[in-house]
Amino acid sequence: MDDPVLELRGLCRNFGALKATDNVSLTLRRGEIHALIGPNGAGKTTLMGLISGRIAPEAGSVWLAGQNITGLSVAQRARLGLARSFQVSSLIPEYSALRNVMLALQAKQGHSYRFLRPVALDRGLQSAARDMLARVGLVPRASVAAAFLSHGERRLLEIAVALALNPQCFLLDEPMAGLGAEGTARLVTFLQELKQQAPILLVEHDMDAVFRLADRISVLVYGCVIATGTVAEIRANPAVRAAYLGEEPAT
Ligand SMILES: Nc1ncnc2c1ncn2[C@@H]1O[C@H](COP(=O)(O)OP(=O)(O)OP(=O)(O)O)[C@@H](O)[C@H]1O
Repeated sequence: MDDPVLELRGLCRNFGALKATDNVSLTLRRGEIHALIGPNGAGKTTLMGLISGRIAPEAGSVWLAGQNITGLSVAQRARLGLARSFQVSSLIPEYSALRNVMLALQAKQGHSYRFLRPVALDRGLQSAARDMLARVGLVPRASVAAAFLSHGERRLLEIAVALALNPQCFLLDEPMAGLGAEGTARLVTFLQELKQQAPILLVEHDMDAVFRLADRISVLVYGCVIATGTVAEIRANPAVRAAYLGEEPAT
């Protein structure tokens, strides 16, 4: 089997006496969506922070495509292809959808975000950015400022921006939050396609979406992974049912 694209080995992070991440190891393989679920306070956000580089671990390591990235900054990890999406801050609200993607493409080519060539004149960049918008179905909204897009459209634009970085993998933190039923259904379809380009580590509270999307699920409880498996395995796992799905073990 292929080496994992992303691998966590024995990650630990405490906040005072609290073990927010307790010896977590998991892998993200090519072509898969691996969902991370768990009750509130289980440590999902902390784990995503450890992977993206926002939080430093006390022990353990993070590997991207075989490279130990544990000591690298958020920006260095992003340049290596670790795309963390759904941070609204990644968009410039007053710029059009097209220009937001063009900026990301330009940044990927090594230019500063702040000192731009007249991007509007760069036809190669424009057509590449249009391709990214087409992937997420936003071409009709290309000239609309990010601030005036709907919530769901902004989520899609953030994916287009992440795509522009040609990532090795995606970290998606609650992408369905705030999307209605229709928006969620569209995003589910899109993520199924996106995982072929780069695997996705998904934190999501919408269990229906998780059960539809995930190739594998890891369940976090009190900072520990208590189970990893397919949807069917996780649904049938007595420890998961007791600890997370709120069911008493069968007697
Ligand atoms: N900066 C911090 N300082 C102190 N405690 C923290 C900090 N960040 C998180 N925690 C604690 O660590 C534990 C894990 O929190 P985390 O936010 O990672 O959980 P979560 O699974 O993402 O929760 P939710 O589903 O509610 O977002 C919680 O008990 C939380 O209170």
